[in-house]
Amino acid sequence: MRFEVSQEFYFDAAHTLEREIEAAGSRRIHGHTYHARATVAGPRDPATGMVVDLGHLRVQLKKVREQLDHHLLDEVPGLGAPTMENLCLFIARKLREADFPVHAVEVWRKAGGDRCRLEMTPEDQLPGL
Ligand SMILES: Nc1nc2c(c(=O)[nH]1)N=C([C@H](O)[C@H](O)COP(=O)(O)OP(=O)(O)OP(=O)(O)O)CN2
Ligand SMILES: [Zn+2]
Repeated sequence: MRFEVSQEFYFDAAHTLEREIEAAGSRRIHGHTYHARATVAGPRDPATGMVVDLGHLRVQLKKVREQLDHHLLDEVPGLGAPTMENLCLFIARKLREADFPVHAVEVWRKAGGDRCRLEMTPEDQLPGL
């Protein structure tokens, strides 16, 4: 049996982005409110009744949030081009490094209806920069 438990957070951040379309506006520094959801998956520990205590996940996600909230994403070490795809990877890597059995990370922006979801297995390498 495999359970999935997840937690959400949000952050406000600025960025620039090199694109072929809508290039001028994306090249100017602008901001977004990003929402993120991290999902961990695995069996339930019969002793605790939990896959992972959400309290531990909350502590780790707070650390990740501190690296993103009110930052210029272009300058965040290890993020690369500040896309939602790279934000998913960044968050997933931080959870892996802290030994969480991360299964999926989603990042979305409500204003424009944009969303990205990264799903991974424990065997998947998470590419760095
Ligand atoms: N595959 C991806 N495509 C795009 C991404 C991305 O992360 N992954 N990101 C962007 C930019 O962030 C761009 O700034 C978004 O622009 P746009 O869709 O024009 O939305 P707004 O600037 O109007 O932003 P609001 O969310 O409405 O405030 C583009 N493509
Ligand atoms: Zn943008």
